[in-house]
Amino acid sequence: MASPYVTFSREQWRGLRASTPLTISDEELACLQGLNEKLSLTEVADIYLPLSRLLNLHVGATQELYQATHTFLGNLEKKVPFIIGIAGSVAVGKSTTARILQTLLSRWPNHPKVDLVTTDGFLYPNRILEERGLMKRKGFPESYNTRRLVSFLSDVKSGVSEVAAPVYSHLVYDIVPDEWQIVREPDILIVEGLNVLQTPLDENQRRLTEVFVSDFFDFSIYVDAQEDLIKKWYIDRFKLLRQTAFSDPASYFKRYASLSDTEATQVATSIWNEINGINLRKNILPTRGRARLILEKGEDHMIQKVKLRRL
Ligand SMILES: Nc1ncnc2c1ncn2[C@@H]1O[C@H](COP(=O)(O)OP(=O)(O)O)[C@@H](O)[C@H]1O
Ligand SMILES: CC(C)(COP(=O)(O)O)[C@@H](O)C(=O)NCCC(=O)O
Repeated sequence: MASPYVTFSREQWRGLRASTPLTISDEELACLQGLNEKLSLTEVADIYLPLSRLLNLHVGATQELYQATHTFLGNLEKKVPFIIGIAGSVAVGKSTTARILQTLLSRWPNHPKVDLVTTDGFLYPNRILEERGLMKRKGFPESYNTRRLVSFLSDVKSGVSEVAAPVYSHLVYDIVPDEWQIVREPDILIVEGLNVLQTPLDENQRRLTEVFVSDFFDFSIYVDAQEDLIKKWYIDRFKLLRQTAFSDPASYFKRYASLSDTEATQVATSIWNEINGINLRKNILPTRGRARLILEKGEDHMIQKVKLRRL
């Protein structure tokens, strides 16, 4: 079967930077560096700037299509947000990618307001996960309230002026009761989470929802890497969290703060082997081919290939 994707090597993709009219100031670079001190600025210039241009062209074309439709219909409905989904394994770099794109996309004059929502807010609270025996299945399709996520996206895409998303705390390891992220008519909404390209089934093997999360996307990105690299990034992040989040007295994982390097590697390896690795192979990787664009990472999170689906 012929591939529906056009593949760009790193060099070819970098070459497309020439068609990106915006450059990036030192101040903005410093702001991006604040998102992730390990992020290479060459990577921003070579990979993420051309990507922001591609997305800008897509948003512009969609805005024009709206305009044309409304001229045809003779009414003036307000425009609705352009929605971008970002999928991929735990620890592959979805949140970092999402935050880079949020910053870069907000610099374009025709779409300055870019909001970001992560799907962890749509996990069931621990109370329900415990009842259902799913505490070791966080991130698996059945751990999410997918109907609620679909209804949230449906409201955003219908132009509802204020839509509330529930909030998850990695520190407390649970949904925060009575805390909401309010999405107020952004130009672009980025929805990031490992489940965003999934098409879950109910216990009778029927579609769980009439429409899927990805039906609301105008564009989708899958962040990809070999599992051995992702596993390493997961373990590295876990070790780093000992000095940061885990040492907070409010942390659900405060017992991990005092682990030695060897112990931390063992704990993170077993969480990977028992939860995140299984989820990647069973539920996440099979959705890769549904993405419009695939970012393929190698060592040190450097993008090696970009695959763009022909329309
Ligand atoms: N582009 C990047 N360059 C360098 N490090 C990165 C990059 N993207 C992610 N990382 C690092 O990899 C780890 C996982 O990234 P994160 O964005 O938290 O992943 P996810 O949201 O997929 O779980 C973090 O330690 C992060 O600092
Ligand atoms: C919260 C997550 C399920 C990811 O959520 P997402 O925003 O991708 O929906 C994941 O980061 C997680 O906590 N997994 C549980 C196993 C672990 O501690 O790695």
